[in-house]
Amino acid sequence: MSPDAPLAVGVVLVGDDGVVAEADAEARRMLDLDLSGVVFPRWRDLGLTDSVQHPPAGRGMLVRRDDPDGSVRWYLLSKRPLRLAGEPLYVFSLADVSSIKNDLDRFKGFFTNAVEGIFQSSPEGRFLAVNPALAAILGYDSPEDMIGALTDLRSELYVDPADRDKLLDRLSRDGVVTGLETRFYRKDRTIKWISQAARVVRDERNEVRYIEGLNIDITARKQAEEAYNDILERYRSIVTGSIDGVILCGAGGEVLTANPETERIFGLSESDLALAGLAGVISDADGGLGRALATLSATGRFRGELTGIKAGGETIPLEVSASGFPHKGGPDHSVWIVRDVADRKKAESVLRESEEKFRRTFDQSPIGASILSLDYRFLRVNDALCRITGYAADELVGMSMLHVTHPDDVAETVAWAERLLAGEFDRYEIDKRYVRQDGGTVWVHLSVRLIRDVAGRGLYLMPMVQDVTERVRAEQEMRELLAEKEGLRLNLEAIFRAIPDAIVVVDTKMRVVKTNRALTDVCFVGDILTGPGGQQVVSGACRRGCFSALRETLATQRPVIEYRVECKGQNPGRVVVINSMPLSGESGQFVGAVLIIRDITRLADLEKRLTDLHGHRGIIGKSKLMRDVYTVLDQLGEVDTTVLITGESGTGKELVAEAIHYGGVRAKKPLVKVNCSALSDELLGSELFGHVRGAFTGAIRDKVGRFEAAQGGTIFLDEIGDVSPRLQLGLLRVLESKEFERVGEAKTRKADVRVIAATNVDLPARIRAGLFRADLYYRLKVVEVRLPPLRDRAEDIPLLSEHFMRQFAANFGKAITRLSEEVMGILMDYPWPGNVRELKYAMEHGCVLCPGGEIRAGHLPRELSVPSCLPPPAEALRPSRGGLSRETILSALREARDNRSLAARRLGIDRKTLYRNMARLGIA
Ligand SMILES: Nc1ncnc2c1ncn2[C@@H]1O[C@H](COP(=O)(O)OP(=O)(O)OP(=O)(O)O)[C@@H](O)[C@H]1O
Repeated sequence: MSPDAPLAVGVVLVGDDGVVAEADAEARRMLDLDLSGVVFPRWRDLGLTDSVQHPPAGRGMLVRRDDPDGSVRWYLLSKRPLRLAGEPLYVFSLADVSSIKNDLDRFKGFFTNAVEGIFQSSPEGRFLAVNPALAAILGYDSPEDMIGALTDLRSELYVDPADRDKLLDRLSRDGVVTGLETRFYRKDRTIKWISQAARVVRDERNEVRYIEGLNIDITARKQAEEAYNDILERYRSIVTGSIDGVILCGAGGEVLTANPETERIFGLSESDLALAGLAGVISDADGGLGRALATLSATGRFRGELTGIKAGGETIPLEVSASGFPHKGGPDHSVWIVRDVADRKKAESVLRESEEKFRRTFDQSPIGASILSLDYRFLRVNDALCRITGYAADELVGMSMLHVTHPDDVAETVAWAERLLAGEFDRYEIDKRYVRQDGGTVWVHLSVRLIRDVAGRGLYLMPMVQDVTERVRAEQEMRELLAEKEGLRLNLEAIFRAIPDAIVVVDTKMRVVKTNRALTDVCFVGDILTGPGGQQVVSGACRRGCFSALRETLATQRPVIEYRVECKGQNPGRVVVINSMPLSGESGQFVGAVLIIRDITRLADLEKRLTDLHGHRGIIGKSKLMRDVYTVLDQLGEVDTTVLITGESGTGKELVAEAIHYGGVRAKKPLVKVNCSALSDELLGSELFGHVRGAFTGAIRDKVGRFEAAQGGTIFLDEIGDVSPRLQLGLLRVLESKEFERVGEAKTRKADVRVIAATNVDLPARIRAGLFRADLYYRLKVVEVRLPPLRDRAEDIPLLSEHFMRQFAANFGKAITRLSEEVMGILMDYPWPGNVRELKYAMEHGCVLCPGGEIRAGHLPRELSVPSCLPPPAEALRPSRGGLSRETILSALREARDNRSLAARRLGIDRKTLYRNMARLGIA
């Protein structure tokens, strides 16, 4: 039946008792109803499905009837009550809708089972029906669930509401829409891409009945497209930004396009490259390009190293990867990826070299080297390690490093290694012990490094091992030695502290290194050196002689032994003996000196007393002649009388004058010395008595004379024999009346002065010659002290010479200890024309030349040991009142080779007298 054919409708009248009362022909046909019999069939027995008794009034319902032949028929049944002649009846109308129902079922099958989403909506967009596929696409459990949630094509369904408006607009304009791609929200708000087709369905009156639509889920396609586009985009950026050159070639191998990196590699622009073609940039000289093309066409890909040709003709190594791909159904195109590996090749060769170097260094290193796995197994070892451990390389490889570690050192070794592996540090160094293959123990210095990969992960350990057994043994011995040394040092310290001698240790710069407690007792310098902020340089602390021994030791690096010094610093009178010894460092080098100062003041006092037995108040000599002199001197101490001291030059007259003064009552008053031969007569007068301004030419101010200066004390008039008669008178007056006047002044002054006069001339002879006043002579010579020449008292020579030797040795800071026997013999044999003064000069000379120790003959003045050098008899040369002649002085100077001291000695006069005479005679 065509869908437009009118439906067959039958009518059945059924009584209230359910028995069919009448049926039209159509109904009879439909229901195979036979009403020809006596009994009419009941309605419910007509084979229709249930509920037919009481179908809802006014509404049709679909009922089925299974025909005896097995076919099924569908009827639209409606029931209408009717009263006929008061009898209630029911009119059942039956429309045979079997064909429609079958069509509908078919549609429903399609609707239900279609994989595309289908919907039907009112013209306004209200959903009338949706199929399960659409519900599933949009994530709903069932069509009902979907319609319940989305009653119409609401904008919430469309991700872009404009799409819905577009759909409805087009539908109302065109009645149909196809291929509208839009996005729908699913129930869970995820998005689906949908391709929508819809049409407006109209009735026969051209009224819009509904809209039906087909929704196809194109999400997968869209995603694929997006992915494709994404890939395409990425491909583009990769190719453009690739660090490799990418060349796209057509089927004929012609260059279609190339990326910027290609330009950098070959130095050709894209267009030049297109002109040059592959053959222009990849060399075929070795057949490389040909092989690549053949492989590409045979297998679709090629990968290998080829030689590139740069724009300038320079060749470069290339790593090439090419693959073909079909192009629009035509012959294959190919893409060539080229990489300039020149740098890499270079780096590889450098790496190879450095690996080789490393291997050589590793194998030949004198240090035990190995590579350990992270669980401490030897992976590789060198010969040196084999030597240290006594194992062969193949024995060590695979063995745990802990196996060769001494059991006592395993825990420490593991602790260090674990900290290294934990990244606390990159290297550690320890000393530990290995147990050798033969069971012996070796000490090694171990330096372990962790080698990491580029990502910083530990790869392996690299220990370097040095056999330090000898060093460790030496250190142990050293420690023992140091302990022993410390013990000795403590002992020495104790001795150092306890020793009563002062000790000062200095370095080579004279800086104090150490002092002991006794230094403070012996020497005031101790307070400075040992006190807070003590001076560090001895020379700065005390410039006295006692440190000269230290200076000498520092200068000569030789000891100064038993050098005797009288303290002239803070402790005058203290006598010390000094020993200074050089100090050596560990390797024998000179590092300074130690000074030992022994206080021998008491001993020196005893010595002095002993010396005094051999002398008197600083006058040395124990001879009978001298002892007689001392007797007189002792007596003079008691009386304050004038004294005349006579004796040859150099016999000690001045010394005796001093002894008289200091031994007398005037000792605390001045002792004024005047050499009467040194000045002219006029000057001597003013010198002795003073003058007033203008008294004579040159007297520009008043002057106090020596008599006044010696007030209360003593005046010593040396060389009294040279005084002029006029002054002799003045002197006589002073001696007699104790009065005098200044030159040029009338005022008489009192002189409370003791007069001691001395002369080396024969005064009685001068009196006889009328040159000296006899009254003055007798006035002077109240007491005469006659000093004997040294030649007359040879027994005093050893005493005197040793006395002077000690004196000069101390002055010069030399450790001169004695006179040789030969020297002593010479001294005893010599006639000493210059008397004690000459002996004193001789000893000074000897101490100057002697470096220390013993004074030898060679240190003495030449004339003492060479008889021809002896001066002429002193008497002959002794100057007269008028002084020495010019000739005498010149010849003495000539013989003494201009040495004035020597010339003076030869002349038997002192240096001052010689100078005075030279000045008088104009000898320069
Ligand atoms: N007996 C002695 N003991 C120690 N020193 C002495 C002795 N005699 C002389 N001398 C020393 O010899 C040197 C010369 O002595 P001094 O000047 O007293 O002699 P002098 O007789 O006065 O000489 P001159 O007549 O030439 O002036 C002085 O340095 C002095 O100290």
